[in-house]
Amino acid sequence: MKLIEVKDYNEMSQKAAEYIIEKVRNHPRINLGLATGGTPVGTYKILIEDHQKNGTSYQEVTTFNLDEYIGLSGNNPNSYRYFMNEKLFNHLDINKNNTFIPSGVAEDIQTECLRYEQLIAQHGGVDLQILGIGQNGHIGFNEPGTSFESNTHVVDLAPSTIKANARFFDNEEEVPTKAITMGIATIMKSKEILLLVSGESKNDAMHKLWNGEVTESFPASILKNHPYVTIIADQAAVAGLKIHS
Ligand SMILES: O=P(O)(O)OC[C@H]1O[C@](O)(CO)[C@@H](O)[C@@H]1O
Repeated sequence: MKLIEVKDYNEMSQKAAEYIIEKVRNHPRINLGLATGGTPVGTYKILIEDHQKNGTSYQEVTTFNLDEYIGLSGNNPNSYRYFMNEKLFNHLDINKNNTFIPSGVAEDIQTECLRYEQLIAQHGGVDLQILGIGQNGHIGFNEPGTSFESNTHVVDLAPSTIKANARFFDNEEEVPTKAITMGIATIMKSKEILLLVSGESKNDAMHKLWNGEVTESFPASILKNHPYVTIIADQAAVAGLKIHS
């Protein structure tokens, strides 16, 4: 894993956006894996600004999102489909038919999991996956204890994740308790991974990721086994970390 340390959230967003823009410019037909949550929002903003100012085009880009809440349709402002449309897709020249997110309201959720997994494979896999990390080490919605062999699947959200994500809802009771997520094996099949980490609340997770063992009780630890991971993390997230040990 390569670690790029930056000052703060803004610098992380800037660096991450530059990284993605370069890839998109060099590979206009790239398959991007995208994440939701608070972490990538600043990055998405800069991608939009760059598209408007410099004309970076997403016409041929395909995207696959990591996850979606079960029970929320794309019209629901708390769904990840809505989030992605608002925060990114509506402001780019991307063809929305090429933006894929698991459906949280599919009649048969197990079939939807299979379909999503196959869809990614049929497109040749994800070239660059953007990831955030949960305070408990989750990636996508893969909570501690998830098998490293898992493909796209249904998860029960950990109470701590529900609490952390309640800030996006009117109250905690409204946060769905289940989600559909790319599995750990799905994520690991990405050719390249860009992990974004910002803030003191992620400091503990960053320490466990950097210094801890590879274990299913800390899902992000599997990234150590991936050949091509870049982490962009800010000072608050890496404080106390011995980077050059
Ligand atoms: O970026 P945040 O809001 O801290 O969330 C971290 C991670 O948690 C999730 O939002 C899932 O809870 C992921 O999509 C995200 O990468």
